[in-house]
Amino acid sequence: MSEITEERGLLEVRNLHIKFDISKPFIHRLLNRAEKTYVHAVRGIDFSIRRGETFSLVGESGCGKSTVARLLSGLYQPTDGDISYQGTVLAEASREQRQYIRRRCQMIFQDPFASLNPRWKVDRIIAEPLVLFGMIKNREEGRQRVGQLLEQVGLAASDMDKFPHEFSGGQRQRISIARALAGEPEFLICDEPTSALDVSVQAQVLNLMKDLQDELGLTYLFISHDMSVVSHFSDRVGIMYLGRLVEVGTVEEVFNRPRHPYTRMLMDAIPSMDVIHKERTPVTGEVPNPISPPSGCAFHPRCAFATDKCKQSTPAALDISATQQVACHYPLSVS
Ligand SMILES: Nc1ncnc2c1ncn2[C@@H]1O[C@H](COP(=O)(O)OP(=O)(O)OP(=O)(O)O)[C@@H](O)[C@H]1O
Repeated sequence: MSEITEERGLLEVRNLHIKFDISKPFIHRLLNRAEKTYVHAVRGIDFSIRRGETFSLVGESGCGKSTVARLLSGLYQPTDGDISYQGTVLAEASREQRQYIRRRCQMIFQDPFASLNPRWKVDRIIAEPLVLFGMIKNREEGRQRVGQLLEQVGLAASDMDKFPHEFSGGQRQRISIARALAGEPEFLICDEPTSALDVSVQAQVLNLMKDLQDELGLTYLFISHDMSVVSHFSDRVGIMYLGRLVEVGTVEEVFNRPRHPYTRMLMDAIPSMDVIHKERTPVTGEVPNPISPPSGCAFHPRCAFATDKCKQSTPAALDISATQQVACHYPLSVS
């Protein structure tokens, strides 16, 4: 996608790539004369996220959403491309800058059962980043701050002396959020933060996240496969397909006036959107294998409008408006 902000974003991603080497061991390859095998998980994406907004990434399973989250949080190193935070390119950041960015960018994972150490009391779980970033002088100060953080996420300060297994799923996700807030972050990467929770609890956790955003001026990258959650929670949306962004726009643009056939297909799959799109886009098939993505536009094997041009050349991002871009040779017209 081309530059989408009129101002520099808090976070900027340029031509981001990552491929995972899933080759068999060297000796095995030597005997079989096989080449190395890569999964092309992210294949050149660009986007900016402005301070205070919620930018969501959506797309079918395996399109690379979680890999983008892990690249942004530093868990993976890109094969190519840049990630800049407040104008600092991560790969060129000094030790101090890295430490600052690590504190200011935090990640909330999908599964609060797996992301909290079951052998630690809540006190220690939440205090760990406070100690790591040198934000407390002694244990007493730590307990006081942990109590404040627990209350900020709707739990009781006295909960700090319990173990994670003593809490429900929703409460555990609140503990994860308190832990993420400990370093006083400004940017939270939320990878399916509510999809492991019961529907009734999901809304409570999303409301908490929204309140915290207003209160603390947080910026969110939000990853979800639930389009109704995305439409309520986001300002802008990026649609991913097989490691690429195929459309970016405001929620209003992407949900009401999708211009990429793939976005339209996702919207048509939401029952309540039938009213808006009277004619469904006939698309069939499955997501191709990211080990050998199709040539040209990766969506062409499933697209009813594909021509030879779509098979041969990768479409560049086209500006539809100041906020909406689509990477398609034949963008849909708006009815
Ligand atoms: N560490 C890894 N090693 C090899 N392949 C990987 C690795 N991590 C992700 N992949 C592959 O990269 C592709 C993108 O995966 P990713 O988890 O980012 O997709 P996703 O859109 O988040 O899917 P989901 O919604 O199912 O979580 C998939 O084909 C996945 O199998």
